[in-house]
Amino acid sequence: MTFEVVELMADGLKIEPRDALSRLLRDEKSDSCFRLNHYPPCPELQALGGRNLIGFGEHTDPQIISVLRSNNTSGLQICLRDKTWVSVPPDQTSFFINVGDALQVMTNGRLRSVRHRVLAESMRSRVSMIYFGGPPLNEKIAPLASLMAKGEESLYEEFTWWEYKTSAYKSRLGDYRLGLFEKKTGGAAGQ
Ligand SMILES: O=C(O)CCC(=O)C(=O)O
Ligand SMILES: [Fe+2]
Repeated sequence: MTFEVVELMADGLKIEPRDALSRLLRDEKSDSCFRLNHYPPCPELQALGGRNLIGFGEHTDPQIISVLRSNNTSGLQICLRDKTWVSVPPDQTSFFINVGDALQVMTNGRLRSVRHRVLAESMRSRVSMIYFGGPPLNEKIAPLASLMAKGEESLYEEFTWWEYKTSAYKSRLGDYRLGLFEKKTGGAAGQ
């Protein structure tokens, strides 16, 4: 299913060949992983009088794509450009698809890896499972030639997935990790 999603994205962006992204996830060396998160109910929240309690701190996912499925408990929020947080309605029958940092670079900023976080809930426990689709470690992460306009330059220095991953693990969860790889000239990719 994830492969089809990235192929449809490739179609939308007129990326050729259309498996330019999916082949990285299908590769037997693809650095993909699966995570199960459990957020127990937090009855102490009521005593905080409407204040937020963070279950999973704000961050962007580093890989190409994340596919999330949760139970029917809310908590997930995404950050809009104006820095306001918006709740993603929980739906145990849907998948929530997230663009990762690597896809932001491969699309030269056309798709953005959105910041997200999870707030604790007072009464119900939240369970989420996420497939993170990552490329092979030695793969060079750079804008795909087929979607670049004539004369368009990459907003990012070239790096391998291994280099990005190593750098991301050294940083803090909430850091803007792509910043280290943005070209300092030629306009800012920004957050
Ligand atoms: O548990 C969730 O809903 C989101 C977790 C998350 O963002 C992550 O594991 O990267
Ligand atoms: Fe995440």
